[in-house]
Amino acid sequence: MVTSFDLTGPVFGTPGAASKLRAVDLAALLDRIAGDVAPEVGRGAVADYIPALARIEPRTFGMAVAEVDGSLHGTGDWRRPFSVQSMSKVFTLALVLSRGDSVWTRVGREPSGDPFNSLVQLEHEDGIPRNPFINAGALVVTDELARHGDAAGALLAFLREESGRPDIDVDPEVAASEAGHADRNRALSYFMASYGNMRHPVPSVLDQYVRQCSIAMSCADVARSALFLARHGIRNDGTRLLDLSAAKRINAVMLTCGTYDAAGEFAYRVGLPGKSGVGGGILAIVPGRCAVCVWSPGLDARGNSVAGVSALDRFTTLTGWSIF
Ligand SMILES: NC(=O)CC[C@H](N)C(=O)O
Repeated sequence: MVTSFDLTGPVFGTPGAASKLRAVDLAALLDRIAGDVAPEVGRGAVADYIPALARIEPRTFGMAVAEVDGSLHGTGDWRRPFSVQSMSKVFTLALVLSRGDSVWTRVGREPSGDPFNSLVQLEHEDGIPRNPFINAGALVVTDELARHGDAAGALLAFLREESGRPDIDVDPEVAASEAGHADRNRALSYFMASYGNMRHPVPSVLDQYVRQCSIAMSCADVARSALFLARHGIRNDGTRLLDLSAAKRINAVMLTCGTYDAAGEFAYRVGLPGKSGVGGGILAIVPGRCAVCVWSPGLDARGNSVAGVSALDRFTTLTGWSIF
């Protein structure tokens, strides 16, 4: 049983001590975090530029931790599916990099400091997006993945295998809603096409991108599916998806770019590689130890879950499990 919650500082002491945590400790810790952040659940605003997302009940909270040995813990609505949105960008980047690193000629690796759907830098930088986690960069990644077939289909197949849930799918209502309100992403895509940075026709890339964002998964599913990043590239079946460097680099880009123009604040508060989505989910990786997914739909002005960031802040504070 956990008896040390009242200690000042990291509950479980040093990271070395933390690795001896028993399953019951982690489950109790997550329950405690849910209690701690309860006043913040429902704060912020749900995304409304995709109408189907605006209908989500904002007062929900779930959090799951998948450990590298496969054990899974959660609290709240951790088994309830929600729209993964931009968390999908981590997985499409991983799938592209598993086939080689040519995508880096088409997209950069610097934080943008601008909103996730901003157009302004693209003209100054000749149609090369700053990084793969803003919309422009993710559209390029989807276009690159589409060289090998339907990108959203490849992503779904991967997520089903990693999560062990063959029923994971695109939410058709969210996909239709997003497809009907995709003018910004359409503009980004055509603008990049004008610089020769789109290989496939824009409507086809947009369709695949929208379906990838509209996949519905629970916190448990997302955390399990992302374990390869905590395992330095090794999938749940023991095979290798990425080499050590590629896994390290995805984590690095998550840290510097995964929460858009709030990446500095996220590193300051949480201290982990993270990737948010406007569905209210945030995926965070503790390399060598676990993958964490938290979900609460109320977003701050930058598009990151208010209660989600707080919960991850509490998580790294209480466990000492930060990369810093
Ligand atoms: N930050 C996000 O989650 C944005 C994803 C959303 N599908 C979009 O393209 O705008």
